Amino acid sequence: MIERDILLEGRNITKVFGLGARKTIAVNHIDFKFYKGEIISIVGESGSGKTTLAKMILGLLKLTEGELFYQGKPRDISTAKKRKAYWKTMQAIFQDPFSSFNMFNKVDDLLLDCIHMKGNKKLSYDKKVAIMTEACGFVNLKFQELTQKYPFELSGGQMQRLMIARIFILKPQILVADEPTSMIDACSRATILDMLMKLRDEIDMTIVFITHDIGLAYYVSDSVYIMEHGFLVEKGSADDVILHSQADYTKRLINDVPKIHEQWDLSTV
Ligand SMILES: Nc1ncnc2c1ncn2[C@@H]1O[C@H](COP(=O)(O)OP(=O)(O)OP(=O)(O)O)[C@@H](O)[C@H]1O
Repeated sequence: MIERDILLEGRNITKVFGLGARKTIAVNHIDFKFYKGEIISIVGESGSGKTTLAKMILGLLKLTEGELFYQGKPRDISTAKKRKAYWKTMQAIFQDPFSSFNMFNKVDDLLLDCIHMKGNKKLSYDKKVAIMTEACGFVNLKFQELTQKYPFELSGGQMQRLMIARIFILKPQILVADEPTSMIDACSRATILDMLMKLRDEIDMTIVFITHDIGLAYYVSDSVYIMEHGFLVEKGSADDVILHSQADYTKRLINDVPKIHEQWDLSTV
């Protein structure tokens, strides 16, 4: 087996909201190791603590307890400068692609922003167009058809693709994707997931994929973490967790996946 570097490690990660009777332990003493270039799914039902964990990873929420290590060192986001440096290495995509964009910026500006964030502001406009065209091509969009359009003139699926084109330009170390395909049909969903996997192969990015869909997690992940009421109830390789589950909760999530073929199995009739 190839030895991989640990990119992000969490020890005893805990988040408590509220006090007294209103206290919620959203994430309860969780340990994890995310490796470079790995796709990790965090799976659980609504309210299990997935988004809270993602927000702590992104540095958007303070930890109540525990410590995060980034590239082998304690993660330090104690000053605005350090936070900015950390955020430069990561990107997030959320459920609703329309909420992630400024609707008054044209598609060109959304992509140009990424080129500038990468420190390429001084490139000629032709070179910038070449980068934007390549990024759109990666997600099967035609830059020439999108140029000068506003986000609200695009379909939901085109917006999801545009988000991935932006990540193609930004090339972050970590991508946190919180149910990124919830708004699209099954066919486009498979395409988007395939693009994310291709992007991982291309730039060796670590992807943390947040989902309630264990079938999807099996399709995309190297490792799977199962959360229930803030606890981590099972973790391991996708095959181990899903094909040889130990926790009752994981077994229940798997049993809840609709099995279309069962409806048509007439052999037992
Ligand atoms: N800002 C907050 N203040 C108080 N409680 C919160 C806050 N954010 C989340 N919670 C609580 O923490 C628990 C975990 O919420 P979280 O959003 O992390 O779950 P989730 O697994 O992402 O759910 P979903 O799949 O519905 O997005 C829930 O009980 C939720 O009500």
